[in-house]
Amino acid sequence: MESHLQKRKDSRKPLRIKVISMGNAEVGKSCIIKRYCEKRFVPKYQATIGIDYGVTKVQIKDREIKVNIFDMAGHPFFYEVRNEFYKDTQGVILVYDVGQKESFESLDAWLAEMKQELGPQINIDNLDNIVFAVCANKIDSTKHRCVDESEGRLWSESKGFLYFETSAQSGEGINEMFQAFYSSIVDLCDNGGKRPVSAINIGFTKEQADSIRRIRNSKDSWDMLGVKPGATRDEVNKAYRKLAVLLHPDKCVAPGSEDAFKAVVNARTALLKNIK
Ligand SMILES: Nc1nc2c(ncn2[C@@H]2O[C@H](COP(=O)(O)OP(=O)(O)OP(=O)(O)O)[C@@H](O)[C@H]2O)c(=O)[nH]1
Repeated sequence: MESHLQKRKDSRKPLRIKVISMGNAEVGKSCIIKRYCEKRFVPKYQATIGIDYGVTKVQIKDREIKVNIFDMAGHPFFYEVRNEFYKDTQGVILVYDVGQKESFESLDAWLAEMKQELGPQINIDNLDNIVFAVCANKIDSTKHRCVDESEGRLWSESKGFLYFETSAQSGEGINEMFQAFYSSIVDLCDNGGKRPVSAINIGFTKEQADSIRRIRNSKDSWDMLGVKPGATRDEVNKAYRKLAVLLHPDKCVAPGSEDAFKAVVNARTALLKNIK
């Protein structure tokens, strides 16, 4: 009874959290925050100089949350300013522009920068004391899109990060992202500062994720099956069977597995046509 009352009392105590934004310059970090906090979009680009800071209050799961948001400049020039702000962070909004491949490919470098600044405070392999929400932003610019959903989702989910398709311009995905992000941070705080195991459990293996990425980036059918050019029918069939079992849509829930499976089937058919 007492612990129940204590729990109810705790749930009414405001929670203070610190979140930061991360990602290349011009991907839309400031606009995502403005869209959520001020319900408006600013089309003109004004580079963040160093850090922008704001405080906001939100209500999540009957709990008042005081959020300190540090919007970090993406330009490399501001590295010295940024590096002060990584510590004691519970949540990261990690943003890339779906029309700019380089901003997606830079996500690993952003994690590396954070890791370097935090040192032993963070375990970069599972990052289980911080909630990450990846925003695949500018989905309104469909003509320029070059990073598709499954690619972004695979990268994010294989790290146990939340993934959202967003547009700060139209507002699509923004509220959903912040709701899920804050809610996961509350869960993390209630779980003693570690992400609950259920949130880390990703439902597919590293081998499946790596194979999908390799298939997506392969230069030809040999490469796709992971065999040397000139391999025999047996070698092709053996490699095919291994990948088919690994990526079969009935067994594999990793983002992009269906396309990867189809690509492997087509690669095998194309190779066997030309092997005696
Ligand atoms: N079409 C479109 N443009 C966007 C979107 N989000 C931001 N932009 C535009 O992209 C440009 C950069 O947006 P910012 O939010 O300032 O980018 P940032 O990531 O904070 O940039 P830095 O402060 O330099 O790190 C601006 O011109 C925005 O209007 C979006 O969802 N769709």
